Amino acid sequence: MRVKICGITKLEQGDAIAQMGATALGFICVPSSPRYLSAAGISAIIQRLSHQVDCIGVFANTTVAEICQTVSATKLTGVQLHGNESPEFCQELRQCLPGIEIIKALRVKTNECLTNSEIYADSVDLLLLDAYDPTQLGGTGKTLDWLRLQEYKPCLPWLLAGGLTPDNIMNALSLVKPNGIDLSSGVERSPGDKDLDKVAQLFTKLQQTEQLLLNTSSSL
Ligand SMILES: O=C(O)c1ccccc1N[C@@H]1O[C@H](COP(=O)(O)O)[C@@H](O)[C@H]1O
Repeated sequence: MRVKICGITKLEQGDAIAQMGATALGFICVPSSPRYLSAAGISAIIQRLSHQVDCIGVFANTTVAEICQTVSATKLTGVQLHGNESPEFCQELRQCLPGIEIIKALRVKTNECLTNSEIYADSVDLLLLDAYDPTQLGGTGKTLDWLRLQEYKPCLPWLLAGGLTPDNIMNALSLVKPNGIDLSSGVERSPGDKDLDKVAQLFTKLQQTEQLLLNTSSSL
């Protein structure tokens, strides 16, 4: 399972999190976020990481030019679009950034958002489902209704996000089966300052969940 830890602002924390087993680190490129990091800051971290890991830049409602500029100034391997980007925008971005993974985040307000996710089938590589908040774009700590997500038939691989923590991850993964998970505020002391003890707890819980699933399937 892919595990993305988002909102990295410090090299030593990113490095430690990659060493613990995260498959991706997320960097917030949205200036209004308390987790915002400039392209120079992101580049300084990525260049010094001692572990191979996907590095995803999170953008919202900005231009293709701005995203391409940030990607070329850093060594980002992927781009997460967390605003109201259309499939046409994603398609244009994809053409400008060959080889870069494009993730479309959907802030789920209604069931319609889930059925509408099909419109991105040909324009992105991965979907990410986050909880909707009327005032904040992301990093809200709000959870989705996981029971409602059991009905979700995705057109692409997808990541579950929104308020995940070491305490609720087992419950979430017992109800839904995403291709990966994405956590930010649930593993931090304050915005942008990751709590390595909480990240370690998360990986322990993920191992327990995997073991539980193996035991359940072998007893069937
Ligand atoms: O984290 C932010 O500050 C942020 C700002 C703007 C867009 C997205 C942002 N974060 C994304 O929010 C989700 C869920 O976060 P949480 O676990 O509920 O705190 C995650 O995908 C982040 O990439």
